[in-house]
Parts: sequence; C-alpha cells; structure tokens
Amino acid sequence: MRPVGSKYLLEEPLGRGATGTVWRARQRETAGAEAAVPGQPGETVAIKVLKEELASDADVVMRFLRERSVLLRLTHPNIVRVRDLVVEGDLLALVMDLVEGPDLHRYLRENGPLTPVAAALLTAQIADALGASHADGVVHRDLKPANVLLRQTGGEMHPMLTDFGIARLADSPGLTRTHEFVGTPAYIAPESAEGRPQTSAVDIYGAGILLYELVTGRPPFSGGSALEVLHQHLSAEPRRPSTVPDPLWTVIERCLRKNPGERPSAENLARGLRVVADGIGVHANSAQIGAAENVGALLAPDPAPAQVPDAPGAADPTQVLPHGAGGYDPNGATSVLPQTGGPAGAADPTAVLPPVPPGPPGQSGGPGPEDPHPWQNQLRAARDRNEQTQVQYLDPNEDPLRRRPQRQVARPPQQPPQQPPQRRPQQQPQPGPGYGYPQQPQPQPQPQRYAPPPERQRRQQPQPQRYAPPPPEPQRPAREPRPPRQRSANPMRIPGLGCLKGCLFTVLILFVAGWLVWELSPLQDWIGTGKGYWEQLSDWFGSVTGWIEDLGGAEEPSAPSGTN
Ligand SMILES: Nc1ncnc2c1ncn2[C@@H]1O[C@H](COP(=O)(O)OP(=O)(O)OP(=O)(O)O)[C@@H](O)[C@H]1O
Repeated sequence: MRPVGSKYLLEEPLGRGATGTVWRARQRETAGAEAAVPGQPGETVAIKVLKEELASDADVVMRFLRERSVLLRLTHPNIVRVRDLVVEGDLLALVMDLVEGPDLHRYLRENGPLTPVAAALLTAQIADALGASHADGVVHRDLKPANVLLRQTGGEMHPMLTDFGIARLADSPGLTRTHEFVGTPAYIAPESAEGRPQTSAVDIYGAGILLYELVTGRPPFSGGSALEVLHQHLSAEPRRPSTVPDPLWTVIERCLRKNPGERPSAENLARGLRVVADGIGVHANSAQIGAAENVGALLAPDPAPAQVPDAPGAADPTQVLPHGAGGYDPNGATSVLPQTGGPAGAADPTAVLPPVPPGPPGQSGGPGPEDPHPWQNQLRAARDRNEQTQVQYLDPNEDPLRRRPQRQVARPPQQPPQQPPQRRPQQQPQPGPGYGYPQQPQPQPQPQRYAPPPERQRRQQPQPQRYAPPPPEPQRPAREPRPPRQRSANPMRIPGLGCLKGCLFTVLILFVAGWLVWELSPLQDWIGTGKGYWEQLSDWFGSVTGWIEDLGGAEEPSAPSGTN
C-alpha cells in the first residue's frame, strides 16, 4: 500500500485513463480544513493520481491549485464528488467518492444498447448534472460514456458524471502546444475540433452523441481514422436509426446541431428528455404522447451559455501528454497513441488522436502561440487530401485498377469518329509508375456514351474493383440520321386497313395475270377440244416440231431443174 500525502493509502488500481490511474484507497486520518469532505479514518475513497508528466508541469499545478475551489464546490446527486486535492512533491491527486459499479462504456459493451425510455431517463440525469455545473460556470468538455459511472443501488442505475475539470486542468499552454494529443474524437463538438471558442454547448453536443450511442450501441460518426471522424463532426449529418422514436430523434438531432447556438440548454434538455420518456412509454396517455411529439418547442437554447476560459491552447477538450506517455489500447475508452500513431488505432473512433508530427527540421520546440492550433493543421491536411482525391466518375476503360495486363495486338491507327462535345467531369489522374500494376500501352479511350449524374458517380467510384471487364467493343459506325417520319396513309389508324389494301392489290394482280394467260395461251383451245392434258400436250408438241420442220424446209435451197 502506497501513501498519498499523509491522509490516504492507495490499495488497488481501479482503472487507468489518459490522464492518470484511479485507485481504490483508504482514508488514514481526517483531512484538513482545505478538503471539501474531511472524511473518517478507514473510509474508502477513489483517488485519481495524475500522470507524472502532468504533475511535473508547472502550468498544470498552477491550474490545479487555482481550480481547487471550483472542483471542490461542485456538488450534485449526479456528479462524483471531489473530496480533496492533493499536491505533494511530484504528486497531483484528486480524492473522490468511490462509486461501486461499472462505467457506462463498459456497461454498454457488456449489455448492449438501452431501450429508448431508459436512454432518455439516464441522459436526463446527466443533463441535470450539466445544468448544475453550467450554472456554476463549469464546462465538462469531455463528456463520454467512460466518464459516466453507474452506481447500482437496489437494481437501479444511478449515473454519476466524473472527471469534471480534468480537461480544464490539462489546459496548459505548455502542454497543448506540444506535439502529442490525446482525446476522444467520437465525442468532440465541431467547434472544439476546429479550435473555435467553446461554450457549455460542447457538453450538449457530447450528451447528444452519448444518447445516440445509448440507443444504438455506437456513436453516430465513425471512420477509418480519427481525422475522418473529426471531419464528420464538422460536415456530416447523423443518420437516423429506424429504432429511434420520432420525439427522441428530435432531441438527438437538436443536440447534434453543428451550430452551438441551436443546441438546447442542459436544463431544457433534461426537461425535454423526461417529456419524451413519458410520451414514448407503453403506458403513455394521449396528452403525454402529444407533449412528446411537440418536444422541439421545449428545446430552447441557453441565452447565456457558460464560456470556456480562453487560455492559449485551451480550444480543445483533449488531454495532452508529453511524448511517449502511456501505451495504446485500442479497446480502451480512452487511450494514448504511441508517437508513431500507427494504423492500429485508426478504426476506433473512441481512441485518441495520433500525435501531430513535429514541425520542419531546424525548428526547435513546439509551435508558437501565433501558429495555428495543431488540430487545425491536422484538419486542414485532411481537407486538402479530400480536395485532391475527388470522387468522380471514371470511364471503366480508363480505370487502371480494372484493367488486366493484356497483350496488345498491333492495329492500324484508328481515327476516333467525330462526336459532339460531351460534358464530362474531370479526369482522374492516371497513376504513375510504382502503383504496383504492370505498365502497359494505354488503349485509345472510348468515346463516352453516358456520363452518370453526380450522385451516381459518387456511389460508383469508391467500390473496390476486383474483376477485369471484357475488352472494349469494336467501334460501330455512326448511324445515318433518320429521315423525318412520313405522314401515314392511314391517318385515322383504322384497324385492318393496311391488310385490306394488300389483299386488293393481290386480287388485282391475279386478275390481270389470269386474263393474260387466257388470251395469250392455247388454254381456250384446250378447253374447247375436250382432250386430256397429256394428249393435248403431245398434240401441241407435234405441231411445234412440225412448225420447226416447216421452217427448216423453207430454208433449204431449191433443187436444180436440169433433169428434163
Ligand atoms: N470515483 C470512482 N469510483 C470508482 N471507480 C472510478 C472512479 N473514477 C474512475 N473510476 C474508474 O477508473 C477507471 C479509469 O478512470 P479514468 O477517469 O482515469 O478513465 P477515463 O475516463 O477512461 O480516462 P480519461 O477521462 O482520463 O480520459 C474507469 O474505468 C472508471 O470506471
């Protein structure tokens, strides 16, 4: 057992966060007058021992002492009470009430989401705690499920908000300008992410994220990297899950407004959530249902929100640690990335931000107070990346990722047919060598027949392409333009008229043909003689041969007449 000051003994660690380790501890003797709760010898307490890096920072120690009165006077049934602050040598510690029970992050992981009614009632109690602290001018700035402890009494869960003032303590100009940041991007308000001035509305945003997570099991914004998550806080709208009732969604959506001035005050949020819980429960009467449906009218913003002190570097709710502090735990509620910030933590939106890379070589120390906030640099870099990599439609034939290495047959150069100019989005830059794909001669780009609308382009582009399409079709000659349509001979469109015309024409032809045959052939004679077909035919053949013989006889030279 290790003593903390002369009054406390650390017994066992309860957990470790980004800013320190929380211990179960025992009171040795009654604390002095400077403590908010003197306590009794033998009493069990929780003590958060701040990390050495924080404790050894003069700014943090100064702030710790200055904030002492604020932290100690913050009392509310839903706030974990800070009983004492200990500053001794290199040690900074907060003595708190011990809360028996899991934190909300662990509870959600183990039990899954809450029902909408339970989520609304639990968040209402957190909003009560925020209302009390905001009225006292204290903004939490790091609201997240891991900072809500669940005291379990008689089967009921009583949420207690903890870590008040920790973000405030870490607001040290010396620390916030260093190159390593920790924080929880999943819960950060857009104005904090951008380093803009903050008010108590950042806590309402955090409460909205927390409420969303309570009913769905996950925060609304996630992504492949912490910066991606921050980017979504700035520009994406939360997607409404089908399981969230309308009135509850109204509350969530209002808390998650990008504009802090449109978020409700903590007091109104608490009231609104209770009205919603009454109106969406199974025993709700029509008046309660009606009130819940009109909850939007109750969610007025705070006319005078509590301001976050404008300390240099105080524009973000992250805790800041010097290099090399702590190990990275991707499953933890909050953890510190190693300085190299590998991709391991990228997928966990509740993980902390990677460290900001140091400035250009030759510059010693961190950036000066006039420089942009390191988070702004990171966000700007992320935005720049997005601007460069625009999502556009790409003709499949020009997509290097879809092309299989192909043997090229030598062809005579082909003149592409003249096409009318087509509107087409910007070309995707072709990758240069070193893309990992064999280089090959580029085939002639096919004329584009269809450029999909932008929405469809966006959906098509990011899909991974695993197959190679069949080789491009040979080009078809351009079609002659169609002649204008002739006016129909049957403008009335009488059914069957076209067919009747054909029939009449056929009858006419048959008639003429019959007449010609009758007149010009020996048919009349045949019928008149009454002979058989073959008999008549042989007669006819005999007369033809006779006729030919007569012709031959007529051509023979006449015999000489000298015999007489
Ligand atoms: N007053 C308390 N009583 C009992 N357990 C506590 C108390 N305060 C904190 N704990 C436990 O100690 C653990 C670490 O708490 P801590 O506040 O350091 O973690 P964190 O919120 O994840 O990190 P941080 O807020 O520093 O980013 C938590 O799992 C929490 O359950």
